[in-house]
Amino acid sequence: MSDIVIIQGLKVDAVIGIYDWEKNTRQPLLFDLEMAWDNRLPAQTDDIRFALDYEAVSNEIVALVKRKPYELIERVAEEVAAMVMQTFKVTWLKLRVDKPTALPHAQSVAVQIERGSRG
Ligand SMILES: Nc1nc2c(c(=O)[nH]1)N=C([C@H](O)[C@@H](O)CO)CN2
Repeated sequence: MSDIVIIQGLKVDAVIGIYDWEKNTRQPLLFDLEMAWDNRLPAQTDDIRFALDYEAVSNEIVALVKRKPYELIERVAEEVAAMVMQTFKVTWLKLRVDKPTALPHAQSVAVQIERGSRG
Protein backbone atom coordinates (compact mmCIF):
# COMPACT_ATOMS: atom_id res chain seq x y z
CA MET A 1 0.00 0.00 0.00
CA SER A 2 1.64 3.24 -1.08
CA ASP A 3 -1.14 5.80 -0.73
CA ILE A 4 -0.24 9.04 0.93
CA VAL A 5 -2.03 12.18 2.10
CA ILE A 6 -0.05 15.40 1.65
CA ILE A 7 -0.01 18.75 3.39
CA GLN A 8 2.22 21.30 1.68
CA GLY A 9 3.38 24.70 2.85
CA LEU A 10 1.47 24.82 6.13
CA LYS A 11 2.60 28.11 7.69
CA VAL A 12 2.74 28.52 11.46
CA ASP A 13 4.14 31.61 13.20
CA ALA A 14 6.26 30.18 16.00
CA VAL A 15 8.58 31.32 18.77
CA ILE A 16 11.64 29.49 17.44
CA GLY A 17 15.36 29.94 17.73
CA ILE A 18 18.46 29.79 19.89
CA TYR A 19 19.15 33.53 20.19
CA ASP A 20 17.63 35.94 22.73
CA TRP A 21 16.06 38.13 20.04
CA GLU A 22 14.25 35.10 18.66
CA LYS A 23 12.51 34.47 21.96
CA ASN A 24 10.53 37.72 21.81
CA THR A 25 9.13 37.42 18.31
CA ARG A 26 7.37 34.99 16.02
CA GLN A 27 8.89 33.63 12.82
CA PRO A 28 7.18 31.56 10.16
CA LEU A 29 7.77 27.84 9.91
CA LEU A 30 6.57 25.94 6.86
CA PHE A 31 5.52 22.30 7.15
CA ASP A 32 5.46 19.78 4.31
CA LEU A 33 4.03 16.45 5.32
CA GLU A 34 3.55 13.10 3.57
CA MET A 35 1.51 10.57 5.55
CA ALA A 36 0.83 6.95 4.68
CA TRP A 37 -2.89 6.22 4.57
CA ASP A 38 -4.98 3.62 2.77
CA ASN A 39 -7.24 5.80 0.66
CA ARG A 40 -9.33 2.96 -0.84
CA LEU A 41 -12.12 2.96 1.77
CA PRO A 42 -12.58 6.75 1.79
CA ALA A 43 -12.62 6.65 -2.01
CA GLN A 44 -15.21 3.84 -2.11
CA THR A 45 -17.48 5.39 0.51
CA ASP A 46 -16.88 9.10 -0.16
CA ASP A 47 -17.00 9.42 3.64
CA ILE A 48 -14.63 11.69 5.61
CA ARG A 49 -14.83 9.34 8.61
CA PHE A 50 -12.56 6.89 6.79
CA ALA A 51 -10.15 9.48 5.45
CA LEU A 52 -7.07 11.00 7.04
CA ASP A 53 -8.58 14.45 7.51
CA TYR A 54 -5.83 16.88 6.43
CA GLU A 55 -7.79 19.77 7.97
CA ALA A 56 -7.82 18.08 11.39
CA VAL A 57 -4.11 17.23 11.10
CA SER A 58 -3.28 20.83 10.14
CA ASN A 59 -5.28 22.24 13.05
CA GLU A 60 -3.44 20.01 15.53
CA ILE A 61 -0.04 20.98 14.11
CA VAL A 62 -0.84 24.71 14.40
CA ALA A 63 -2.06 24.26 17.99
CA LEU A 64 1.02 22.25 19.00
CA VAL A 65 3.60 24.58 17.46
CA LYS A 66 1.96 27.70 18.94
CA ARG A 67 1.69 26.18 22.43
CA LYS A 68 5.28 26.85 23.59
CA PRO A 69 8.65 28.26 22.48
CA TYR A 70 11.21 26.05 20.76
CA GLU A 71 14.95 26.44 20.17
CA LEU A 72 15.63 24.03 17.28
CA ILE A 73 13.60 23.15 14.23
CA GLU A 74 14.75 19.55 14.82
CA ARG A 75 12.74 19.50 18.08
CA VAL A 76 9.68 20.93 16.37
CA ALA A 77 9.89 18.28 13.65
CA GLU A 78 10.21 15.45 16.17
CA GLU A 79 7.28 16.61 18.31
CA VAL A 80 5.01 17.20 15.32
CA ALA A 81 5.85 13.79 13.88
CA ALA A 82 5.15 12.01 17.17
CA MET A 83 1.86 13.86 17.68
CA VAL A 84 0.58 13.11 14.16
CA MET A 85 1.49 9.42 14.42
CA GLN A 86 -0.14 9.01 17.84
CA THR A 87 -3.23 11.17 17.37
CA PHE A 88 -4.12 10.07 13.85
CA LYS A 89 -2.74 6.49 13.85
CA VAL A 90 -0.39 7.28 11.00
CA THR A 91 2.21 4.49 10.67
CA TRP A 92 4.71 6.32 8.42
CA LEU A 93 5.38 9.92 7.62
CA LYS A 94 7.93 12.21 6.03
CA LEU A 95 8.08 15.70 7.43
CA ARG A 96 10.04 18.77 6.31
CA VAL A 97 10.20 21.90 8.45
CA ASP A 98 11.46 25.08 6.77
CA LYS A 99 12.56 28.25 8.56
CA PRO A 100 12.70 30.77 5.72
CA THR A 101 13.78 33.76 7.85
CA ALA A 102 16.76 31.99 9.45
CA LEU A 103 19.59 33.14 7.20
CA PRO A 104 19.73 36.51 5.42
CA HIS A 105 21.47 35.07 2.35
CA ALA A 106 19.53 31.84 2.00
CA GLN A 107 16.04 31.37 0.69
CA SER A 108 15.34 28.86 3.45
CA VAL A 109 16.82 26.27 5.79
CA ALA A 110 15.08 23.04 6.68
CA VAL A 111 15.23 19.66 8.33
CA GLN A 112 13.51 16.59 6.98
CA ILE A 113 12.70 13.45 8.93
CA GLU A 114 11.02 10.15 8.16
CA ARG A 115 9.45 8.10 10.96
CA GLY A 116 7.68 4.74 11.13
CA SER A 117 7.40 2.12 8.41
CA ARG A 118 5.26 2.08 5.32
CA GLY A 119 3.91 -1.40 6.02
N1 LIG B 1 20.43 22.59 12.81
C1 LIG B 1 20.03 23.81 13.28
N2 LIG B 1 20.87 24.85 13.23
C2 LIG B 1 20.48 26.04 13.69
C3 LIG B 1 19.19 26.23 14.20
C4 LIG B 1 18.32 25.10 14.23
O1 LIG B 1 17.13 25.19 14.67
N3 LIG B 1 18.76 23.92 13.76
N4 LIG B 1 18.79 27.49 14.64
C5 LIG B 1 19.60 28.52 14.57
C6 LIG B 1 19.14 29.88 14.93
O2 LIG B 1 17.98 29.88 15.71
C7 LIG B 1 18.96 30.63 13.61
O3 LIG B 1 17.86 30.11 12.89
C8 LIG B 1 18.79 32.13 13.79
O4 LIG B 1 18.82 32.77 12.56
C9 LIG B 1 20.99 28.41 14.08
N5 LIG B 1 21.33 27.09 13.64
